[in-house]
Amino acid sequence: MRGDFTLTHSEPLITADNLGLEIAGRQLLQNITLELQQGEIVTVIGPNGAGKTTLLRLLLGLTRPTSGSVWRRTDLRIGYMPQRLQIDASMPMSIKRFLLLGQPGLSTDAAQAALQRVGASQLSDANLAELSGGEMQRVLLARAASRKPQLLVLDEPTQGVDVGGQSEVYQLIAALRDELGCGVLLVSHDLHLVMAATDKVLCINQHICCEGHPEQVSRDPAYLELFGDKVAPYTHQHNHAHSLSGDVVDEHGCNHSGHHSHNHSNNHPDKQDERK
Ligand SMILES: Nc1ncnc2c1ncn2[C@@H]1O[C@H](COP(=O)(O)OP(=O)(O)OP(=O)(O)O)[C@@H](O)[C@H]1O
Repeated sequence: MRGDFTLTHSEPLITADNLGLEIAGRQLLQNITLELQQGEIVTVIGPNGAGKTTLLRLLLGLTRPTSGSVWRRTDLRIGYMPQRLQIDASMPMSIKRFLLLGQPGLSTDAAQAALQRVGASQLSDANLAELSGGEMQRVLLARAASRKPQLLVLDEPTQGVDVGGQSEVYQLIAALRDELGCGVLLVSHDLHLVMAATDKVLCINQHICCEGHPEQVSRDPAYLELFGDKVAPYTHQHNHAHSLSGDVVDEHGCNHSGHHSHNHSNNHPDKQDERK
């Protein structure tokens, strides 16, 4: 454990040292060493059952490791967005009540502001059990961000979000990172989107298969073995934005539909032959 030194701003928010978890003789995770800095977006990728959610739980202190150690900054304020939420449909609960639940000190105004920030203020009085998949993800993100966390932990934040809305969610996460100055740890399956929106990628399958900057990871043989060469860093810019309903909004703020031009500046290493 490293809890005995003086705090400075350059210290990581979380450090994991040779973390491992064995349950009933099965090694779910082993030798996971990582650091997450303030202002950094770290994305954990890996196939189903690789141990991604288990890793988040270890880092959050919800599960105790059987080897290695986790160190978190003292009094680290964490906003956690779980992969899924069990909702009892027979227990109606408004979104604003859900945001305040279990968050002592959070004012109604702050809850409403968080909803507004993720473009979901109109859902304030809606019933939690009746949200669509995409609406639910926004509400969970609002809840995670509502206490202005120093670390946002997001487990598959675009689950249930349609393809068009997914990149919008990642843009929102990056904007929240900038506004809050927080670190972000996220688990994702949206490889092509996430590769463009992250500072560091950790590719795991029980252990760390490879890690580093997205471009670096996408060329790593371990990554290619897991995911093939279908996905690669993909960075591009549009000369327009989309509203939450998906309409194109130009730089003057007008909505228009139909034809629109893109101004792509792509980096497609998968189209280059250097991996062959
Ligand atoms: N408490 C537990 N006891 C026993 N096995 C567990 C426990 N928690 C998780 N596992 C097992 O550990 C493995 C990793 O699970 P985990 O949910 O972390 O994977 P994941 O990478 O998040 O998967 P997915 O992409 O499908 O969400 C799975 O095989 C799961 O069954």
